Order: sequence, then structure tokens, then C-alpha cells
Amino acid sequence: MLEIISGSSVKKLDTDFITEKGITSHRLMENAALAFCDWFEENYHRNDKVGIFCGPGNNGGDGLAIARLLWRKGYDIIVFLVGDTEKASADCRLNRELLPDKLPAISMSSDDIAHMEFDLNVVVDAMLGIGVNRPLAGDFLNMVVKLNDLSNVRKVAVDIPTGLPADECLQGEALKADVTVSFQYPKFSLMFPEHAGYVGVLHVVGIGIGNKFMRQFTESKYYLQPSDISKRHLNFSRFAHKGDFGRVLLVGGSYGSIGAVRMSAEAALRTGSGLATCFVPACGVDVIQASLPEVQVISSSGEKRLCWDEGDMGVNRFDAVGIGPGMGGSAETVTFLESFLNVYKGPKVIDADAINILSNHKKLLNYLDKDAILTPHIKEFERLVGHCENHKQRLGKALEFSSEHSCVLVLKGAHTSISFPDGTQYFNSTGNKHMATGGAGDVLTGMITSFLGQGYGTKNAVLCGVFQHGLAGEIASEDKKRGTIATDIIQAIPKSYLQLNVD
Ligand SMILES: NC(=O)C1=CN([C@@H]2O[C@H](COP(=O)(O)OP(=O)(O)OC[C@H]3O[C@@H](n4cnc5c(N)ncnc54)[C@H](OP(=O)(O)O)[C@@H]3O)[C@@H](O)[C@H]2O)[C@@H](O)CC1
Ligand SMILES: Nc1ncnc2c1ncn2[C@@H]1O[C@H](COP(=O)(O)OP(=O)(O)O)[C@@H](O)[C@H]1O
Ligand SMILES: [K+]
Repeated sequence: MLEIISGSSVKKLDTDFITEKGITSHRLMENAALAFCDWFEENYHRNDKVGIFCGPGNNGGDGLAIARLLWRKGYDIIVFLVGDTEKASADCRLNRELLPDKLPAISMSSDDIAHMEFDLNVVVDAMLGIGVNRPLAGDFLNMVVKLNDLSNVRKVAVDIPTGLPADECLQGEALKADVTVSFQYPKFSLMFPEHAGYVGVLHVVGIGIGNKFMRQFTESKYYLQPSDISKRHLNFSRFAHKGDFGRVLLVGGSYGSIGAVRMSAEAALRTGSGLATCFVPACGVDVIQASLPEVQVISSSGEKRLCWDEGDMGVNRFDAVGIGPGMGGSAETVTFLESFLNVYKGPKVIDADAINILSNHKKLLNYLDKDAILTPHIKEFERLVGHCENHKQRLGKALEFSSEHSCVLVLKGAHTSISFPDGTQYFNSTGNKHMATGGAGDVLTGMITSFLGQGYGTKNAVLCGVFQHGLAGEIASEDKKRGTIATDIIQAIPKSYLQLNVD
């Protein structure tokens, strides 16, 4: 797990680390540059023409160290110095002095920037890092605009794209990177969808600051890594029977939307559930039985929509429930949901239309508790909590909602966030744009429900579910790219276990 720490704490973190380890700030910068170069070497050829754009702060210092190291490895490097070199930080100055004489380094005047012609394959952006403290203007703005206009040139940001604040939403312009290589931990703002076009693909590289040290600065925000997930999985014995792997119930569907709950059920089975049952309107029974023979079906008395009959309908015999996909929002369904939440007392995932019903009938929020996991996408979330100005505000409201209702709130999208009542917030590192396809959320519901049914605690179930769902999406899209559909993600779930070395 990587800590996500605000930019304002980093200065103290650096100073404390340097003091504790008895190293120099220059050594730490060298570590950062070495980590960047290791990543760079794996991704770019020595015949690429690389322009490294360096500012006057420590981000620029990183850039100068990177230039020296890559040049020594035989890369074709040219350095462009942007901003007031008189204001250069000590480590930036030192790395400037360490540049080999033969390595070309050009100080860029405003006039040079205006008339600059590019003959580069790769741009390395080390103009400004997390020290940015105002919107870009002048030379920085002009250079960023020029670089953003370049096509057919890969742009790699060092630590964070120039102009992007570490903890806030962007105002003005920033460098639009294809890849961001962030040091030690991902900066908070790299999680915001507003910044997707600036960050590109995110890589985090270690610079030698251990987890134990980082924990002293914790802000209870974490970026999930594969090793955090493997250890959360339960082991099942040689003698395990299907009851051990859990009985789950997937509730949803309405006329024309039966596929949603069917996909949740199949995802639950592929995640390992021993037994999966669907609870659907009568019109869905044949569809599910014919297309998914491993699943049992309970028919609601409603033909096209779920209706609650008398009694408890036997729902408490299930170890976990996923409710909402495709269920619609008719009056009967609202009553159904209320009756269900009133009767069923086990762990549950509440998704899709069930969330919309909660938004329209706020008194149902009283049924939420520590066993409830809500999985809205951004629109569903804003129906629940009201309009948000930006993602930072959404993330704050997600924590508030989770604490107020003592439930888990999963806010879906790239870097899905998972908020817990104790104020911790996790960010997912798996998944990609090819998962933006109808039904992908229904698959997630099935996966988390399955883990709950297998006996995972709420926290482990939701973290494993979200991470592995993204991993399955990555595996599914490897050879399908934008042709990936939700059922491909389901088929890839078993391989996600292989990648995590979990059987
Ligand atoms: N542990 C770590 O994380 C490590 C971090 N390291 C690296 O350090 C980086 C942070 O370095 P940093 O603090 O020196 O800040 P940085 O981003 O270079 O900019 C500061 C300069 O920019 C200026 N300035 C600000 N805004 C401006 C604007 N809009 N337009 C124009 N100028 C602006 C400001 O001057 P001002 O004008 O405000 O006086 C100042 O001169 C970090 O991102 C990472 O790359 C690694 O080396 C080692 C370990
Ligand atoms: N760009 C992306 N990167 C990573 N994951 C994504 C991306 N787009 C969508 N996803 C994931 O795909 C799922 C989509 O869910 P949702 O919007 O509820 O779809 P649906 O309602 O069609 O089932 C979510 O788990 C989300 O995190
Ligand atoms: K940068």
C-alpha cells in the first residue's frame, strides 16, 4: 500500500528522512533520478531524441540529474532550461554543475520559446513539480502550450505534470503528459478525473523512503498495490465444500434489463461463490435459466418488476446479497427494496438502481450499516449527495457519507475510491479505459458480493473486489482493446487470481 500524502507535508517528510538517514538532499534527488532512469530505459530506445525541460526548483534538479544519467547511458539528450536560473534551488544548481560539458544545455529566453522548433521524439517535463504555487504564466505557460501542441512526441512528466497542483484542482494550464512517473507515492490530484488528460498513464517509482517511515505522515489515504491484495485473500482447505465458498443472492432485473443481474451472478460464480441465486421478476426466470445453468432462480410475483410478497421470502439463508442491477425504480420496486432491506440483515452490496431509489427516498438510508457497501458511479453518487463542484469535493463527501451512515462507499471510475467510516480512503490502481462499457459495474457488484459470501470481512471483500475487477479488466482488454465488453471482464476473473498467485 502506498501512502498518499499532501504536497504541503512533503517538505517536512524530506527533511526528516534526510536527517534520520544521515544522507544529503542531493542523494535523495539522485535516488529519484535513478528510479526515473530505470523506468525510462525499459520504455525508450537510445536512438530516441530526448528533450529534457528543466525549471529552477527541485523538479528541475531531478531533470538535470536525469539528463546526466541518461546521457551517460548513451541517450541522445538535449536540456532546455526554463525560468529564472538566478532563483535555482541548491540541488538544482549542483546538478547543473554536474552536467557533462558536452551535454547541450540551452537557457530559453522568452524569444527562444516563441520561436522554438522541435525535433524530438520524447519530451521529459521537469519544469515544475509539487512546488507549483500559482497558475502558470509567462515563459512556463508559453512553453507548456507549445509542448502541448506537439503531436507524435511522447511526453513524460517527472513526478507531476508542470502546472498541476499536488492537492487541488487545476486552474489554468498544465502540461498534457502521456505518462507521469511519480516519486514514492502518487500525488492526490493525480486521482482526479479532471486531470486525466494531463496525467496520462501513471507510474509510481520508489526512491528509497520505506513504508515504515512514510506511515508517520499518514493522512489515511492509500493507493492499492498487488501485494496488499494477495494477503487479504482467504485460504480454503483441501476439504472445502461449496457451502464454504458461500451462497450469494443477486437481486435485480426488470423487463428489458435482466442481463445486468445475470452478469452479476456469473461474475460471482467466476469469483468463486459456491452457489449463486438470482432473484428476478418472473419475465427473467427463463432467460437466466437458459443462459446460466449454474445459477438458481427465485421468481418475484411481479411479471416485469420485482415485487415483495409476504413474509421474509427466505432471503436470510444467503451469506451475502448484491442488490440493484437493472431493477428500475418503479413504485413496486421501491416497496420491494424497503422490504428487502428491512428483512435481510447480512452483508450486502447496494448498486445501480437501488442507489437511485435511496437517493429519491432518503428515509431508506436508515437501513445502511457497517455491512452495507454502496457502489455508485459519479452520477449515481451526485444523485445521492447533491452536485459537487469537482472530484476533490466528491472525495470529501464520500468520506462524510460513509461516516454519517457507517457504511462503505465505493465511488467508481478510474482510480475508484473506497471510503470507510473510520475516515480512511483507498484508491485503486488497476483498470483502464476499456472498462468504460455497459455492465462493467454489474460485474463489480457480483465480485464484491462473492467475496462477502466467501466469508471475507467487509474491508477485505471490497478491496479485493475493486482491485481484482480492475485487474480482470486489464487482462480482458489486452487483446480486445476498445472492443472489450463486460462479459469479457467476467471471463478474465480467473486469470486475475493467477496474477495474484491466489488459488
Ligand atoms: N520526496 C520527494 O517527493 C522528492 C521530491 N523531489 C522533487 O522535488 C520537487 C519539488 O521541488 P520544489 O519544492 O523545489 O518545487 P518545484 O516544483 O521544483 O518548483 C518550485 C519552483 O517553482 C517556482 N514556481 C512555483 N509555481 C510557479 C509558477 N506557477 N510559475 C513559475 N514558477 C513557479 C518557485 O518559485 P517562486 O517563484 O514561487 O518563488 C520555485 O522556484 C518534486 O516535485 C520532485 O520532482 C525529488 O528531487 C526528491 C524527493
Ligand atoms: N477509465 C476507467 N479506468 C478504470 N476503470 C474504469 C474506467 N471506466 C470505467 N471503469 C470501471 O468500470 C466500472 C463501470 O461501472 P458502471 O459505470 O457502474 O457501469 P454499468 O452501470 O454499465 O455497469 C466501474 O467499476 C469503473 O471503476
Ligand atoms: K514536472
